[in-house]
Amino acid sequence: MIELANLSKWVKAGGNQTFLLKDINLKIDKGDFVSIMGPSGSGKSTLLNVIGMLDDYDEGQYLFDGEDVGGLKEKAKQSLHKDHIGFVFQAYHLIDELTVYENIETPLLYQNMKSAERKAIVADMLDRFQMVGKKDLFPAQLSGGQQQLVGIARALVANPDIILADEPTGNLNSKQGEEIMDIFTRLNKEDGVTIIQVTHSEKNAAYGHRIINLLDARIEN
Ligand SMILES: Nc1ncnc2c1ncn2[C@@H]1O[C@H](COP(=O)(O)OP(=O)(O)OP(=O)(O)O)[C@@H](O)[C@H]1O
Repeated sequence: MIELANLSKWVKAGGNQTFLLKDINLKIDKGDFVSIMGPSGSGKSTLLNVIGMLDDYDEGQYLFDGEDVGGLKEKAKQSLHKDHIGFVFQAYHLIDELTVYENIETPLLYQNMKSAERKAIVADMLDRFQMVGKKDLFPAQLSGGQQQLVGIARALVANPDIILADEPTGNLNSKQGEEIMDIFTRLNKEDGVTIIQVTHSEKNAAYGHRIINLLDARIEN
């Protein structure tokens, strides 16, 4: 499903070339659950953003379902992203001015969908995450754990087959963190959703099937 071959990304400043990713070779199959670990600055978020097609790369190849991502126009990339990928961020990235309901609904507004269908899907998400009673609240009125549940509900609402999560439990206490990891485990086992998470926590990394260690822009293992 995801295949990176000799992929590199760099920045140039004052004649110096700094690698953000160097010679990355990585295969991730449908239904996999992968944890990306490594010290701060080792390139974890960059790798996740490249996989999520939010960032470009400079060399090598990225095949997504056999399609060469490097050869795609921006619009085609956006549409691949929209159809397949749900992103979960450490800082939630919810829209402050929108209610819980509206935040979850946002990705569906970019799809050709009738309003009644949209309502049914959002209602189902609210139900699934036990947030029905909170649907008219704004993000600032929720705890961090609840905000992250909204972030996950928003990532799932368009029915992606891949979840990319950048330190999804980074701002949460350990009980809230476990809840998020349990949700990922269920999504992976029961719905076959592919999960790729960046984490600093050994405990959370162990929820995955395998761990990829980054060090200085390279994969170590
Ligand atoms: N656009 C950019 N221009 C220059 N340097 C960048 C750019 N983006 C990232 N970097 C640098 O690349 C390195 C890798 O960044 P990245 O955010 O991927 O690390 P990380 O492993 O996710 O770190 P953390 O655990 O602290 O989030 C860092 O040293 C960062 O400063």
